[in-house]
Amino acid sequence: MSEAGLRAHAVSVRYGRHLVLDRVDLHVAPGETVGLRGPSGSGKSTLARVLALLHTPDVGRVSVDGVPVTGSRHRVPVAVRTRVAILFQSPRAATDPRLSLADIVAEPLRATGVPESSARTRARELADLVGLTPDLLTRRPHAVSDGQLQRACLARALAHEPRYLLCDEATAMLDASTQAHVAQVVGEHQRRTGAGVLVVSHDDALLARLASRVVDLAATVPA
Ligand SMILES: Nc1ncnc2c1ncn2[C@@H]1O[C@H](COP(=O)(O)OP(=O)(O)OP(=O)(O)O)[C@@H](O)[C@H]1O
Repeated sequence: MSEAGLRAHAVSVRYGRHLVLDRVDLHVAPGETVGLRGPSGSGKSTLARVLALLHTPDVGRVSVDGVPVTGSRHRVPVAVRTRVAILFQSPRAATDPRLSLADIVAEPLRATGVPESSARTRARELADLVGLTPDLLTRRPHAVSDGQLQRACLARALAHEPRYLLCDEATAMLDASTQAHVAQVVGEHQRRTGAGVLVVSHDDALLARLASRVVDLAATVPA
């Protein structure tokens, strides 16, 4: 296989007896923005986590630029897993409250063995890219706003220049100006690197504005 793109192949996920995804296919090509919508509970976040290589599907698989993935998280080779990043709805649930914003941004760099001085320099560059001022970088999550913390999560997501960026309701909790800024930074990353983007949202107007096509996930009935 040599086909470019992030792809779910006939993915099924079950939580206990509840079949949440039933042989779902999804493809995000480099450079394109795909929307993902569906009723609450239809499995959008589950599919995003599967595509982000955070959750191993029960059936089916994910491939990244033609490379089939086995397992999830740290079982996936660094060169494959750093191609995909995800931005969640709640930055508080997605960050360690004990870390400073600088350390949150540098986390994926340190986790992949980037030397400390380079990680710090790169973290400052990423913070600047998302509009976080140096004084905010020494603070911990409790001392910043949701919007500022989401900017740190975006900087963290961009740390490895992902080929695919998954945004799971990533701006739903933000005020309009932070929402616009996050969308702008994601758009610039996409134009600069040719990354593919998946936008999970309930907001049809947002999807119409950002996505070149929208995939509907059907409601699943607990089985
Ligand atoms: N870790 C888990 N354990 C058990 N059930 C789960 C788990 N995660 C999600 N579910 C269930 O799986 C179903 C799909 O959840 P998911 O969050 O993927 O849907 P969603 O489409 O993103 O929903 P929403 O639009 O409300 O965010 C829901 O019924 C949810 O309760």
